[in-house]
Amino acid sequence: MSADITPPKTAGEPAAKHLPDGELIRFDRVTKRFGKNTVLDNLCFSARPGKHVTLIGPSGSGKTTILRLLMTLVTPDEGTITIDGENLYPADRRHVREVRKNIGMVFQQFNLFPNMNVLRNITEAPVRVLGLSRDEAEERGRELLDMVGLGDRCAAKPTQLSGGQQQRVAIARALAMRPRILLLDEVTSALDPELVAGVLDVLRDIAHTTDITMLCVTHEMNFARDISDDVLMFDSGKVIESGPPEKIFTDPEQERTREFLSAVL
Ligand SMILES: Nc1ncnc2c1ncn2[C@@H]1O[C@H](COP(=O)(O)OP(=O)(O)OP(=O)(O)O)[C@@H](O)[C@H]1O
Repeated sequence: MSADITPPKTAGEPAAKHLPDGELIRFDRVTKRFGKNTVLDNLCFSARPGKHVTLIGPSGSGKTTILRLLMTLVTPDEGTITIDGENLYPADRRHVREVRKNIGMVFQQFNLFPNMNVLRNITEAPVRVLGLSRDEAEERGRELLDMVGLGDRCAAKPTQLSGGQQQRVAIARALAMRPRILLLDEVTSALDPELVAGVLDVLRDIAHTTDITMLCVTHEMNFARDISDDVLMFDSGKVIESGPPEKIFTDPEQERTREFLSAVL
């Protein structure tokens, strides 16, 4: 199993740099509150390199907050989050940018730059942040656009594309930064139903042909079944059950998981 919910034996001690069992992402007793609302409660889980972990659970159970913590968009109140053994929230914040470079995210809304064409949307960050030459970035950008089926739309502006096409550009843009970890937050929720399959096919392809580690929040249970190595079921800020998709989707142990799946499947 690539994700587990067992508290680490060394809780309280700083994480070792290169953990023997090769964990890439680790949440160690992480608590996050918004005011009096405890959104994540002493959360522990980990994911190994190259694995695909899907987070499921009712609305408001804290799934998106986990991705936002990894993006350093919000900060934990307690506990430690490490990427390949490196603390994502060290006292010295200068180091965080390096750790964060490992992580790309695709959001529900595509958030493309409306005034830039598709290729420029993809090349801007690699040039500015990774220091690639414009030519290198464009070559890689074209390859990625081919991969998401939009190799002929380099010059289009985002508004000239369908929502599904825009989301595929957003996926290519995240990959252009060569992240080791890809976070996917309900990436098909804002799409018209007929556009969902094209985006999920692209993600299936990435899951099956690359070694990128994925953490995915989705309500698309068939997709989750296809790509996941592990599924974590959340309720009220805790993982109440985890396991491979064939177990969680067909024979869950918890009544709450059964209830949730019968409502969404
Ligand atoms: N910035 C914020 N300020 C205050 N409360 C917040 C903030 N972000 C999230 N919350 C609250 O935290 C709780 C968990 O939200 P989160 O978005 O992580 O849940 P979720 O499981 O992803 O839900 P959904 O499936 O509906 O997206 C919710 O009660 C939400 O209202």
